[in-house]
Amino acid sequence: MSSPPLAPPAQPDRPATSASAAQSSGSPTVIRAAGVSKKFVAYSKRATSLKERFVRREGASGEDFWALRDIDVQIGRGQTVGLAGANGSGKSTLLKVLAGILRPTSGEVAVNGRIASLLELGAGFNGELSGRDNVYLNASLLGLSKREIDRLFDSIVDFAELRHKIDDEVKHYSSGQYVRLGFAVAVHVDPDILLVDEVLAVGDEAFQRKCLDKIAQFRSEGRTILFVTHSLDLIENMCDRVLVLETGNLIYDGQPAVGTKLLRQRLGSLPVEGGAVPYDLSPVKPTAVTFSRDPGGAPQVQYDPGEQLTVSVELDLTDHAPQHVYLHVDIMGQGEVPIWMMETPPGGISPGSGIVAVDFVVPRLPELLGAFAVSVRVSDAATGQPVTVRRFEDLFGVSGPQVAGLLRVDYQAGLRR
Ligand SMILES: Nc1ncnc2c1ncn2[C@@H]1O[C@H](COP(=O)(O)OP(=O)(O)OP(=O)(O)O)[C@@H](O)[C@H]1O
Repeated sequence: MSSPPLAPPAQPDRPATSASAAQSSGSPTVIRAAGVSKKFVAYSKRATSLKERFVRREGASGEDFWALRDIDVQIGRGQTVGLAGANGSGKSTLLKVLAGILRPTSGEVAVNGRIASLLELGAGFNGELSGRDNVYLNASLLGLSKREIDRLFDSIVDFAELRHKIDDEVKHYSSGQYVRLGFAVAVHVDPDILLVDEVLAVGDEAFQRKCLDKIAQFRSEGRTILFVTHSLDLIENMCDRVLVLETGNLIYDGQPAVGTKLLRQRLGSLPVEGGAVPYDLSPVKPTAVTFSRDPGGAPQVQYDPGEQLTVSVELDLTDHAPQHVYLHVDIMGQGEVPIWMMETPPGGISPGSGIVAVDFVVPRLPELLGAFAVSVRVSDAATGQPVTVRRFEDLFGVSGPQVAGLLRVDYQAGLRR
């Protein structure tokens, strides 16, 4: 791993964008990932024979698969950070890249401090060796001398509650016993930074409690902790910050309560209107509406019937925005009654990234009376999936010739007896 000088840490608090990152928490950065991507080669079908495996290695017939895409993250000293996301979203891969176990395909990782990691079941253990030998092997890989390990050995074994098994070969351990020993070593090597994968879920409840207490102790000692978990409650209770991954993209970096809410919505366990995400968390944020006579013209809020009106919807598109979006605009009257609607053409628009405005031009306003607001819906034009909705408070007015009612309708009055 390269170690360029570390910049001030980030403590972002908003959906991640490639420019995300840099709100300073004041504490020095201990981990920095800049533009980190990781590509694997994915085979649609498992190799079923030795020959097939051999041919694959020669012929590179797999497809490239990006497990991480352009991740920018800075972790400040003393932060407890949760990594969350659906299965396969890239959490473990990110942890391994940060630990220096996997090399990123592109981008850079810099770490400042001693890292201890408990990454996946048995990682770093040699099944043919006894628990005792593995403790020595693991701890020395983490930088401890033999004398230091001699001093810590009993405490490690007691923490793991494996004294009766310590001279058995590790291949005969249960998965829970593996994890106990791995965690015991990791927390005894006095790390500045602790990286823990979901492995805690393997231990029994009592051991999980013990691990969580240890993590809490580390946290109070100002050490830096990153852990992967599917328990969103744990993130809300133990973390200062959450990173939410989705198909290799960092889609949120910030407050645990906001990140877990976003993830629950993404996983479908927390419904939002039409399955969309709140606009402030969305990869496409409708940020403003303006009213003017001509596109890009001076803002104007009062109109006469028959005049031209342009409703401009400003969108802030992150790098994670769908390529084609579809915009649906409802003009809302009093009592939230939709008066008319406007849409982008079938197939949507391809607005690129950054801030853009979409103009809806109404050449002749109908004969209306009243004040009107705008509600915007964004969906992914390729899939039809709702992305976000936003009801704006901004109003424009139309003053028709009528004195009451919404609409002027031609009529004749007659008398009959
Ligand atoms: N060595 C590898 N070779 C090919 N693909 C891999 C490799 N390691 C991981 N992947 C793929 O990369 C993607 C991300 O995997 P990763 O283990 O990081 O996800 P995760 O978020 O930790 O998932 P889970 O919650 O299921 O543990 C997955 O689609 C996985 O199949």
